[in-house]
Amino acid sequence: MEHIHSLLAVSGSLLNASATNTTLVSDCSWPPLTRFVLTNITGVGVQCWAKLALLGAVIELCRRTLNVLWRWLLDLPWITITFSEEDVAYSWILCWLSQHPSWQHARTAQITTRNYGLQPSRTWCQQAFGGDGDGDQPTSYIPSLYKVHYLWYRYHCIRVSRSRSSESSMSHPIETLEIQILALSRTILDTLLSDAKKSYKDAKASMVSVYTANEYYEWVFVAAQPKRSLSTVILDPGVKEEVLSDVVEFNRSGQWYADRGIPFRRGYLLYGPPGSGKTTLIRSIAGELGLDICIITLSKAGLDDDKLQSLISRMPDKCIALMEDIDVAFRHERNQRLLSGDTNLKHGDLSTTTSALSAMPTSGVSLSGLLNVLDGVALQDGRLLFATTNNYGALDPAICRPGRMDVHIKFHNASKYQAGEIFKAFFSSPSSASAGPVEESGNSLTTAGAVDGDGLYAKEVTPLLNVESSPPAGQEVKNGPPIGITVPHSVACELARRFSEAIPEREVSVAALQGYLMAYKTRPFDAVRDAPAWISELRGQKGQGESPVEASGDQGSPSTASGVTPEAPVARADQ
Ligand SMILES: Nc1ncnc2c1ncn2[C@@H]1O[C@H](COP(=O)(O)OP(=O)(O)OP(=O)(O)O)[C@@H](O)[C@H]1O
Repeated sequence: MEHIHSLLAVSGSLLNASATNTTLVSDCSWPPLTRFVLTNITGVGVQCWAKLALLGAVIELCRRTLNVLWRWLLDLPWITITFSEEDVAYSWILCWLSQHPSWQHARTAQITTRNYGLQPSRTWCQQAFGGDGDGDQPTSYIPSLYKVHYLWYRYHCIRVSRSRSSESSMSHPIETLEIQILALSRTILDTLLSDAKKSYKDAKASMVSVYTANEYYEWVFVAAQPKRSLSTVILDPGVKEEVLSDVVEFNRSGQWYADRGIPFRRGYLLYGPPGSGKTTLIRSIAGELGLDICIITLSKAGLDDDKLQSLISRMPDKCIALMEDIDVAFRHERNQRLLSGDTNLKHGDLSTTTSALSAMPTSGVSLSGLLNVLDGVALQDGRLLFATTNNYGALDPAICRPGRMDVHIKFHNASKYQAGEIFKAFFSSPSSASAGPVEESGNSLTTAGAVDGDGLYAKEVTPLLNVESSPPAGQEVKNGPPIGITVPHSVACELARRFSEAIPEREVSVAALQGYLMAYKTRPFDAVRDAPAWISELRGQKGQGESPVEASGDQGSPSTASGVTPEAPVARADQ
């Protein structure tokens, strides 16, 4: 309308000018050349131009109005809704779309290996192609970019279009998905949304989503990992149960914290040698509580205090914040303070020389920046924060104090108990806890090796072998030999006892035991027989009497300031 007004104003002034034309031109005070120009530009020609311009403007106005009206009429029966990639609802709808059967007939679609939290078997293409099952990347179909797709949903036509904003130096391109439903009532939209949410939740029921920060310091989904049952985490009796009950209790204490004005957040510090199960425990607690995991890498290039604060404050809901190897980011800072004779640092040794300091990677995050984060300044209420370290002694006491790291959990190399339990986890068949029928299995339980070896097991364990061995429950033997075998519970217990006798207390990590047993997946007897030789080999590698695995790293005694007892595997810093 503004255009039309200005056009009318211009043409009006031109017409006025032409009305006064005679007066202007006949004014003899003008020089001859000026009078000539005035005569030509204010003559009848201008009037015609003005009329033409007016007509053109009116026609353009009508055309545009009709166009808008037509589009409005076309869009009238469509309910339109837009999803942005930055929102979790985007994953719901893409997950739902990837399961829609219409893709079986689609002639244009995009294939993605990103599963949007789906279990691979849930996508129709996997069903159609017989699933992968061989470790291939799961794939699913989603709408192609910049194409319009039509599909049917509960007797309604749905129009789907996916687009991506252009990339700028400040932000990365963001995808949006527009869904239009041909319907008069909005009810169908609500149904669609709840269906999409439900299918996403169902698909995710057995998965833990993992998020990390991208180069723009935004949280991005990187993987959906299958939940790991807490029963598969082998720790000394009572440890994992105690941690889980602490987390559960915290989750329902919101009001208690609010009443006392205490920041509603809780920090857990898991420390101990590599491969002792720290990350594994966090992952299974996340699965147990239906939480996702946001991994914060403090040594990430470009990360500084502000970006860390902003990342922490924008963590997705229902997420555990996980800071792995929390000591690494500050090793440089700490060593410099030690070299400069800072007496506040009481525990831990200087881990490098002055010359090596300059070569160490530095973090843009300062200790005070991290302490602010741990204090919960930017943390949303109810946030669980887990940190892990192999080098407890290297941590600044300020990090470990109650209110920042409330619970300290010490991990060790494997005990004899853990060695026995991991053996059972590999080979025990829960279904055959009671003895099964007397029958020699196809792969002979690899008893040939055991019996033919040195005859040790032939005498002592053979009576236990009057039972059938089988692949682990639920594991189908498709092609070739089984991936692993299980033996009846009673046999497994006896072998586990012998295995644990061969494993020295606290010398080998659980991860190392797992690696050893992996090589004997189908040979439990050989695993027991060869264990002493394996241990001496490891000892030989590191020198007689020395730990065969990496030094535990927690040589520094735990901070007395935090009140942590070194012997207690789980210690609350706030007690
Ligand atoms: N206590 C345990 N129970 C069951 N599995 C374990 C245990 N400890 C280690 N593992 C196995 O060892 C592997 C490594 O474990 P994990 O990553 O949890 O160790 P970590 O203590 O976090 O090591 P790091 O300090 O190097 O990160 C995993 O595959 C896990 O299955």
